[in-house]
Amino acid sequence: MKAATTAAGGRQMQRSGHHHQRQYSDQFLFESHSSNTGGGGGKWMHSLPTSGLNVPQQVEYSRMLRRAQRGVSGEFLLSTEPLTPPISSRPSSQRKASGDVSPSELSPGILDLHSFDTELLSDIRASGLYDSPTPFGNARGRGIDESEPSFSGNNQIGKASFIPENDLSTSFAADKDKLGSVAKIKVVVRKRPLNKKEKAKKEEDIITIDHNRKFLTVHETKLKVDLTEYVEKHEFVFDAVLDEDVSNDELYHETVEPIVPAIFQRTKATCFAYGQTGSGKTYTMQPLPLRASQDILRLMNRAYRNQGLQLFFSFFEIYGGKVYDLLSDRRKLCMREDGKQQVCIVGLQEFRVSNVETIRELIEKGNATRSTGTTGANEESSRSHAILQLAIKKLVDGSELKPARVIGKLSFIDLAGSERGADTTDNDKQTRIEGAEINKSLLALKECIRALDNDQTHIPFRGSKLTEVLRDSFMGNSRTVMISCISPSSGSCEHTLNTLRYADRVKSLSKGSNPKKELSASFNIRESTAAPLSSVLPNLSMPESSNNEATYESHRFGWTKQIQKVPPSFIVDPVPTGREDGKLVSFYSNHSSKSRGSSTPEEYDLSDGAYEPDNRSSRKAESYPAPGFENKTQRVAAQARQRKAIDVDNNFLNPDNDLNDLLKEEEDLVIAHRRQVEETMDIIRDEMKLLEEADQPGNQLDSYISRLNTILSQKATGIGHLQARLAHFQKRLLEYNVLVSSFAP
Ligand SMILES: Nc1ncnc2c1ncn2[C@@H]1O[C@H](COP(=O)(O)OP(=O)(O)OP(=O)(O)O)[C@@H](O)[C@H]1O
Repeated sequence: MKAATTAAGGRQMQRSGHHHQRQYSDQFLFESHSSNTGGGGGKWMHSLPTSGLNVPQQVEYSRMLRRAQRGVSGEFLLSTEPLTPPISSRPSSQRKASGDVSPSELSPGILDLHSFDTELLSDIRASGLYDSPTPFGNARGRGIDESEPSFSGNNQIGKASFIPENDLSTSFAADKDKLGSVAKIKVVVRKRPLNKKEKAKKEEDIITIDHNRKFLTVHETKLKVDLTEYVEKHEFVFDAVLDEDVSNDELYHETVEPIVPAIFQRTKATCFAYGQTGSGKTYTMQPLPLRASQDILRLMNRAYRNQGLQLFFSFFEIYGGKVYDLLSDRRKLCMREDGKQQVCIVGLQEFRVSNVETIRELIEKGNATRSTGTTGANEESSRSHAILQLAIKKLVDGSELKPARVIGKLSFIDLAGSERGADTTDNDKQTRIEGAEINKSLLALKECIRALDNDQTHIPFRGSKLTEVLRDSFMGNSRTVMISCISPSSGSCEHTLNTLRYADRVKSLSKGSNPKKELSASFNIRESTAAPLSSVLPNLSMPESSNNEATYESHRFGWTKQIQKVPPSFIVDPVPTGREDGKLVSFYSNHSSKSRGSSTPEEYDLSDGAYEPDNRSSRKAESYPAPGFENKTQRVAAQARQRKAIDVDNNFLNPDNDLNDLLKEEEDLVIAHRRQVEETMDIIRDEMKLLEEADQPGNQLDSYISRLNTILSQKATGIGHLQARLAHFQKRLLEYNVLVSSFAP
């Protein structure tokens, strides 16, 4: 047995079979607040009552019961899952005093990830939910006020003090309006401090963050062909960028706190952490559910008091493509999709909770059960995707006899760390298999994001269990917060760039939901630049008539690529202040005075300093002066020429990057292609099953067949897009080969 304790959490790890199980000291949940600057520090937890489990209402799925309740038709559940355990086998705390168990306690232990359209929300109303600057009043930083009537099983359900109809609708509309101002997808980046190992290896901190917490720069050290070092700057803009000194409390205020009220408004909210192994995902995610629970309970007990709401807690992990219940001794669960493409986790235990202490205990229990292992970058690496869900439900007609309906849900997903193949050479076979599985699911997630980004009709959510679960995070009335965790060390540069590009991609999904955000999202500079941000910023305010397509064009493989409209007219040294003394050599400054007059790729002098961004800039400045266009046609034509040259420039002038990009894209395309075909087969198989089921007298086979046809034609379109991109890719590869041959002696 191997055990290790980390500095941050006092977490202990034990090897058990092929996976470890985490154990957490009580401290870990407090510890994250020890650096709290937001008032109350770590006290808020200590003020909680120390009662034990508060009658957790364990509910399990019963297919029989569900079928009886909902009728068989339309169901597409293939489960042979265990039925609800006999009452006698359950702890006494779960039984009613009388010994009777109401049917509602046997509510389907099924996580219906899409059951949001079932509840009329006109009676869910919070007075002044958004009225105060903080929806949680002055209670932040304290425990739940126990003087408030707590929510329990037989409270005032059905006797809710409803507000008069007209008042209610106005208020609901206002709340909805305010909810609309919360970004649909928020992307926050968090940088962790250098750890001991990195310091010992004398690795440098290569991330700088702008004081306004929006801009982030990665300073990548690269080698020229003559082996001289230079620094390439990669600048990014996100909704928020949190530096290493930002506490978990501040992180909570920035990320989850704004979306908590949304889950009372029929919204699915998801917060997930993404990043390379050891970048701080678990550290970041662990404190959040508890803080959120506190706020949810407070809202339930105050703003939504007497509305008959209940809070349910579940916690499961996806390990090796399989789903395990972390609150039920890692019992294996099945995920099923019903006829309405609603994803359900069959047999998942849900606990009804009414105080933070219970939730804390459940979180600890789940975390201790989670699979962990050791990777090159993290001794105690999460080898699974952990999903913790807080669901708000409401009893139907105030009756305990009917299963409660989901009003809203908040999911926390701690994704397993991404690893490059090159990082896994030290790992044992099991760890490598885990790594491959993790990477596969993260790739599937990327494919979904790519598909959403391209507005494809079919989103390949079925690519992995993870994407099936995340499906509702991206669809319909949802709010998503992605926290990208990055390591600051020079040794992790490639990983960090990958994470940031991934985050940028997710960010672009929020386009349309908020025009302001769109602007900032489009503005990310993914490639190195010799121009300071300020020299590019004014371009963003150019009027629409200046032809947006000329500014942003679709990258050759679907990425939106920013093109600078007006070439920077001056050269800056991209090496950050204070770095000149170190081993980072200012490459650009050596060449800043050079300028070439060539305007076509053929004329580029590739013999000397061919990778110099400054030369590029000055060349562009000479070739395509921004002012002086006589009319719109000329301007557009010139911009198109400029775009073409810059694109060629970007693509050609850094062959190493280009080759890597091309190879990555090729790999992605091939995998995507194969997956498309597999998915088509899956869909056809599913549909055939449906057809078999439907092939009963009286059923309408025609509608099934027409649905099948629609899906097939959507698939054909998807594959058509892929082929077009593949052709484009091949053209690029040809161009690249031409460039490579020009280097040949
Ligand atoms: N912001 C931070 N401040 C201080 N320490 C941190 C921070 N983020 C992470 N750490 C520390 O870095 C180590 C790795 O963090 P963590 O386990 O959260 O990484 P991870 O991304 O979840 O890794 P994996 O994907 O392998 O599970 C831990 O010891 C953690 O305490």
